[in-house]
Amino acid sequence: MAYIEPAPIKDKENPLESMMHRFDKAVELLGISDEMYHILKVPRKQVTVGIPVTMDSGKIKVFEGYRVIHSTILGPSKGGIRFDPDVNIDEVRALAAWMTWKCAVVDIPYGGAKGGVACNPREMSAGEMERLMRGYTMALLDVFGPDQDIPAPDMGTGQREMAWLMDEYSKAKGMTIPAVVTGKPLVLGGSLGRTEATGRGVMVSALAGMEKLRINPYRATAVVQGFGNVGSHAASLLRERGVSIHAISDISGAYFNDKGIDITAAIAYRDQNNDSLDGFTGAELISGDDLFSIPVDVLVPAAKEDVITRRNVESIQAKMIVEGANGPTSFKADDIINDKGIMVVPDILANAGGVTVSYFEWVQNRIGYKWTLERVNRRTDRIMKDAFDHVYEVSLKYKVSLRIAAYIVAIDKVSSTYKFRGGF
Ligand SMILES: NC(=O)C1=CN([C@@H]2O[C@H](COP(=O)(O)OP(=O)(O)OC[C@H]3O[C@@H](n4cnc5c(N)ncnc54)[C@H](O)[C@@H]3O)[C@@H](O)[C@H]2O)C=CC1
Ligand SMILES: O=C(O)CCC(=O)C(=O)O
Repeated sequence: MAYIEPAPIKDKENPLESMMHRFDKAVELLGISDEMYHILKVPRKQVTVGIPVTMDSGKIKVFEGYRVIHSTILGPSKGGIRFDPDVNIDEVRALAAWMTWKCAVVDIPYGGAKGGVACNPREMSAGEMERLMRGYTMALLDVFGPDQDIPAPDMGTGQREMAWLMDEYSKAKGMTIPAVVTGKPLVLGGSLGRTEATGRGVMVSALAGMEKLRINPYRATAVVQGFGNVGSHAASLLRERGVSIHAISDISGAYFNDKGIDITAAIAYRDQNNDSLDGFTGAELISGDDLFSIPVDVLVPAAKEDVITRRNVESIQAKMIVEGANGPTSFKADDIINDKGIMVVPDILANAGGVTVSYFEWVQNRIGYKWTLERVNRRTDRIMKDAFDHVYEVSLKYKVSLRIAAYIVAIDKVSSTYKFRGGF
């Protein structure tokens, strides 16, 4: 089978390289065959599309978009759509594979996919965003489907974009098909609890980790990088459980207060300030880099990949890192983190609350019924806690970090499914 290795980008972290490094380590410990290794490594489908969009200026701009289906062995592929200037095919491939491993870790019947468009939502009007999202949907009409490939929000997209996708897809198919996408507004068949679900899963994982390290949440401190969907809900829910949040950050900078930041005030400020913390006065402005070296119990990176690298890892003083973002830690920092005795609750476990509630949304759409928030939250908490406990046990059995244990759990599940299904 021909497979093109990711081109190493000189002096730049590459999330695909990080994903493969951990994958290789877990595979070696599990001892799977060479054939299975290649089956799991190569994405099933990889699509690049050009999307012409009429901008408000009247000029037409062509955006490049991607959808990578890493695996469909456990069920339809699932994964968000990212709108960000840095989106590239290697990033989307890594994110798609992480979706496969994540769904397997929390034991939900989905494969993994991810999509992305290289664009800058901060510089686009609502009309431009809508035309782009509708164009992306039409370009991928044959890829998406409620039994095929089910997108969801990721960085730079949210309920609004999922509503456009659902509408465009439904119109093209001549009927309303809510289950083609999750993370929709409630009125279009969205699930209660989806918006805050990823942050909720981060909170549950953080508390589970604190219990193992005997950290009392009411005496604990945390910093959160990224104050979008994941970061702001994680901060708010951790605060509700007693944790004092000493710093938060977004693209505008980092905000520090050693008495604890008023998270409700920060969210209200961001919501009234064009989604930005710029000018937030409840804290001292510090550099984004300094946020990582604040001595706290828990560090939650919830922005983007490769923010913890060999360059800054030595300065980290947190006892735990709970990865709200996908791939925030470069593999080159893994050994130093382990030597420092820092517990890392890895992305494919810690941020799986989002896809878990997406699965609940899809189930509700398919049975035409709405669950209460209490039911959604109770089931999410149980799935997250069970997944944490399982990964923790495997880490003790194999004497490895939680990250490698999570890969072992996932790869074991996906490879045994392949073996049972056979038919190669
Ligand atoms: N939305 C979801 O349900 C899920 C998201 N994730 C991951 O969580 C991460 C964040 O996603 P969302 O919260 O949905 O995105 P978002 O677009 O809602 O928020 C991103 C936040 O990160 C900030 N940010 C961007 N670059 C930054 C930088 N260099 N330094 C500090 N802050 C920076 C932005 O200003 C914004 O506050 C991504 O890695 C995403 O893949 C993972 C699982 C599910
Ligand atoms: O909710 C989903 O289906 C996927 C969310 C996502 O993209 C992720 O977990 O990284």
